[in-house]
Amino acid sequence: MDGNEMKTAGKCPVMHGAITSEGRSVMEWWPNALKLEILHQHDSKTNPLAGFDYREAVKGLDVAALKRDLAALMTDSQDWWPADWGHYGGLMIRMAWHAAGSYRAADGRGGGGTGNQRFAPLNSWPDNVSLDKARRLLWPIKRKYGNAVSWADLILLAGTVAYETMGLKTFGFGFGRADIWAPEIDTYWGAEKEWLAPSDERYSDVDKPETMENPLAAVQMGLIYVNPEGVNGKPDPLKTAAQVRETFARMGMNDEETAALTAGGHTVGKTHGNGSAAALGPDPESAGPEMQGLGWANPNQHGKAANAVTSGLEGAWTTHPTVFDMGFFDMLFGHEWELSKSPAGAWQWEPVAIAEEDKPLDASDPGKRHNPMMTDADMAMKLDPVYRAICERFIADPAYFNDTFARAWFKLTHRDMGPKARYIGPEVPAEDLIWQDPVPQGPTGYDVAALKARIAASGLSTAELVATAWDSARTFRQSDYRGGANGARIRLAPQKDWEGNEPARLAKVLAVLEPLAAEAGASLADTIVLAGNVGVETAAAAAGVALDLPFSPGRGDATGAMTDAESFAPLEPIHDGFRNWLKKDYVVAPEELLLDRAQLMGLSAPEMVVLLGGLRVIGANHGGSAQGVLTDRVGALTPDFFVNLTDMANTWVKAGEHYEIRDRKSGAVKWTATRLDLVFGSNAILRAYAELYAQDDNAGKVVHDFAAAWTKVMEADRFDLAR
Ligand code: HEM
Repeated sequence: MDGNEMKTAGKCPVMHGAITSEGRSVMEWWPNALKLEILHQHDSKTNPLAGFDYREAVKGLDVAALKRDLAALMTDSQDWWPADWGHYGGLMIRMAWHAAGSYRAADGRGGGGTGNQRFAPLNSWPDNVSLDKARRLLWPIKRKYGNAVSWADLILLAGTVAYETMGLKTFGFGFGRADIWAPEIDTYWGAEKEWLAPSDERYSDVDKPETMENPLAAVQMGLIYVNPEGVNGKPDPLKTAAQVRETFARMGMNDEETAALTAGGHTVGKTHGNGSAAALGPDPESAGPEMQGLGWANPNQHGKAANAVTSGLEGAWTTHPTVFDMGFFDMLFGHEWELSKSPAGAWQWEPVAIAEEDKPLDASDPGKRHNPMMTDADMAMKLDPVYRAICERFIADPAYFNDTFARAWFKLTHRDMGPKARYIGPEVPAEDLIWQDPVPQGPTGYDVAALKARIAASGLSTAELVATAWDSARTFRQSDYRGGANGARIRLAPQKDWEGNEPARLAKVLAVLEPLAAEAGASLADTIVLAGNVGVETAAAAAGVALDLPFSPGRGDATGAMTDAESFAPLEPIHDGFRNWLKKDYVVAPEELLLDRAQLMGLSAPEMVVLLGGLRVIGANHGGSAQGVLTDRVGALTPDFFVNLTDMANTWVKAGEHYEIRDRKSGAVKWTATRLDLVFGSNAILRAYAELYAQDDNAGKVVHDFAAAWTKVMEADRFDLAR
């Protein structure tokens, strides 16, 4: 079919009926409809390796051989994409940094943990120009090692080995990142419809970096962090410094780590802008099939590294860009800098005066030298007083700089892997790091049944037991494996004081459970989960079903010293649809927030539905109020929520902030409900599940499915178990 045929094809009366391309979704007519597919990404149908356990397979990887092959690749320049100075290190490091650097602490999404850089939008981001070549350079190695190493691990390892070949002593490497096979559809990258739309669209005030829309951590659509030319492309290192500080903080990096990363990153490699960016072909996602997944074809390159155009800035930062040394500081602090324009027309800084021998060599012609350059973000390291003081400390103590950088690089590339127990391989560092949220192994040999009996006799209500366990486990997010019941951090600051944890109720329950845990020789973390299980089993018994929930002991209790309290702030729930609670000042629709939370918890849509309906009837609502409980048998794990919601004997009437469910004939108010409750009867998909659970033949299914989903939530963060 040629282009003309394609244009007229829409009028053809036959041969259509499938919606097979993005942008033709029939659901676009209802842009506010809930996107429940976010719960069902990466399922077995898209995974050609269904049943394959990568985390097991990678244990058989010959790491030394792979690292040797990667090291050899660094200096094996290919004609189709020649290496600058014969070394691919800079390119590989930028690829790894842009993979890991899309992580944002607010929701734990992004990051290098899934190999998502292979797919849109990241494979085609303006900031990721030329990284298609970096990944393609790795293909022969990926092909050779096959399933024993994932793309996600390989991309980050390539950056790490690149540093090692350039002289950095790295801090270690952990394997274990399984690949996805399709882009994530739950990650919000911004609302802009245009690449590199002005920053103003995501800030309420672009001069106040903290006003950037959450959970975003980049200043413009299509960038990893900040604009290298300055805020909205206008050079001003102090303004850029403020944006660098905020964007890196949103990745969980402090000022020292930020300065180390920027300096260490730009100690090697170069920027590319030796020609017009307008000449580049389309990005990989929109390029023609003859491009075979590559994009940004450069008609002027003719196999010459020196003609590459990537960011549009042009030049190296240091005199020896293939060596990890102190060259970045020597250059930045050893010269005065002035604004200049690259051949591609981008703003950059160049030295006012520099000795010829201090200039870096041309990337492909050793007979020529060029001025070095700095981005506006590099200049920020010199002109911002806080970054400057940190750099001066690095300059005075190069070993300290090496160590700080190596640790920051390790954190960058491992941040979304979760606890250290998830790292695999011979190069896992022994040291515990605070950002890994360490938790000691807890006891396993105690008498579980006896402890459960003591909890059951403790006088705590079913709702108190269930709510406390739920609150302790619900912080878990599969996006970066943070949070969860393990560690019992619910008893520590800041969690114990979060409004959503009802501090008074929590303190009361903990005061009862703590001595029981001590007496039994169990951790408090285990005891809290067991208490929840006791509550659920009691609620099932009240509905006439005997339940014995599975439980694996061994959670540990973290201490305050093992907890970076500040870093837990993003885990604070602003909503918990399951417990019918929403922070008052929050504006997004509660059903959207619920869906987002369910995705982070790793729940499927039916699991989400049955958990919500079950928690409502158990009465574990926020504040223990009966509001929104569609049952007159509070505390029993019945299908009442679903039955009463879908009962045609009722009408549903908005009454102020809430809804009333009234008897259709008498008009008497039977129950009150929240908007979220009613969504479970009004959204077509959720209603389909609600009706299933309301069917006469499915009362037992409610208990069974609730129990399974509950156990999944309670056990989600058990990293010490084989999984
Ligand atoms: C502060 C924010 C940062 C900005 C604005 C920034 C900007 C840039 C730009 C514009 C380029 C040129 C890309 C090209 O034209 O090829 C570049 C290259 C590079 N960046 Fe950064 N960067 C930042 C942070 C980092 C960090 C944290 C690292 C790693 C730890 C890093 C590592 C690199 C490397 C190795 C290259 C060289 C790529 C090559 O040689 O092909 N950058 N950066």
